[in-house]
Amino acid sequence: MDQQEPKRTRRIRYKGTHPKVFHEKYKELQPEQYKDQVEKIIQQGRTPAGMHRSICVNEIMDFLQITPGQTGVDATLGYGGHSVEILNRLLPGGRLYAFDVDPIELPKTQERLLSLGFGPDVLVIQRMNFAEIDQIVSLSGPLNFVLADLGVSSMQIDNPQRGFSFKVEGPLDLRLNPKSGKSVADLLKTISRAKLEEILIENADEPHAEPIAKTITSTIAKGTPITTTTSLQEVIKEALVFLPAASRKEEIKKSCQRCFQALRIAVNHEFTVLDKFLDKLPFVLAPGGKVAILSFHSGEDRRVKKSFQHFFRLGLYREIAPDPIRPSAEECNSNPRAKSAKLRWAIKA
Ligand SMILES: C[S@@+](CC[C@H](N)C(=O)[O-])C[C@H]1O[C@@H](n2cnc3c(N)ncnc32)[C@H](O)[C@@H]1O
Repeated sequence: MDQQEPKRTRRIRYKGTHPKVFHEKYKELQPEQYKDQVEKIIQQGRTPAGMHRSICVNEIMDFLQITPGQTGVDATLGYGGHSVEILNRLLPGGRLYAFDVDPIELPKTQERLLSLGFGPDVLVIQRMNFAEIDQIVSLSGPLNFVLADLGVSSMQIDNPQRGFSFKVEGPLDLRLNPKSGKSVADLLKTISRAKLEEILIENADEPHAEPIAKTITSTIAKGTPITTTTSLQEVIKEALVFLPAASRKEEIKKSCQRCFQALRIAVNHEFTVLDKFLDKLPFVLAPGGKVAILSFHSGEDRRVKKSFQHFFRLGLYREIAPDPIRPSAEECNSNPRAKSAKLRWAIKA
């Protein structure tokens, strides 16, 4: 046998006709090789594993009106879908700076974009928090545009090892950068009942914050650790046994969604970093420079709206979105993850 020949690996087998578990979805995880299957999944209104479908692309591009030679920032690179649209418009001559905090997905996106021909001469990728956007200006100069598509990507949600979804078993992590800070499991180990209740209310308006915080903290105090997504889901279920049987299942699902979101926001300090980013924006944009922010949570949208209004009153923005732009019904049908999106924009004076 030729020593150089790569070792053949056996195809992953799954029960039935469709793979259900993330690591079995090997076709979706190799979209270049299995283009047709991936296209079929998108047509069914689903997002293939390991991929993210960019939201409000047309609305964002219509507003930004990017032209060749411009310089801007994609503050949340993710899968790079928005970045590719931007790059196709700013070349020749322009340059895009793109950030993400995720050390797991960022190298994959970087490699994919490089294979599409976007090298460091036109696309400068930095693993950094957008709260530090001002640091890039010494390199880039004043920016013609900034885009931020807040929250998490489908790749992060779908990977059970990241712990973002209560629907699949995985470690209770939920950090965008698992190499830094505290996981949710670690946060829960030492948190007080009052603090936990505050997080659930402040970050996600959880109506059952009191019984949930009480059950979580007493479970841990009794010596039962909560270290996996499904163990947290079980504890939330236990906390809500008092709900009427007819609506309990649906209420538990909504509470799980809100609690996971609240805890994710907490461990990633999402509101704090968004506030820092918003405060810096008017000072990194060139005159006439544009910013577009896509948010998926009322707490985020409120912050974006307040900041835009504040700097508009101060005369630093010459125009701001009167109302948020929503994705079309067609987009929401084809990609249910778009449903909660709100797009706001501002133009530097
Ligand atoms: C919704 S996804 C972006 C998807 C992207 N627009 C696309 O088209 O593929 C959000 C991304 O922002 C990143 N992110 C969230 N907060 C961040 C922050 N404070 N600084 C930098 N990146 C952040 C997440 O890790 C995630 O990859």
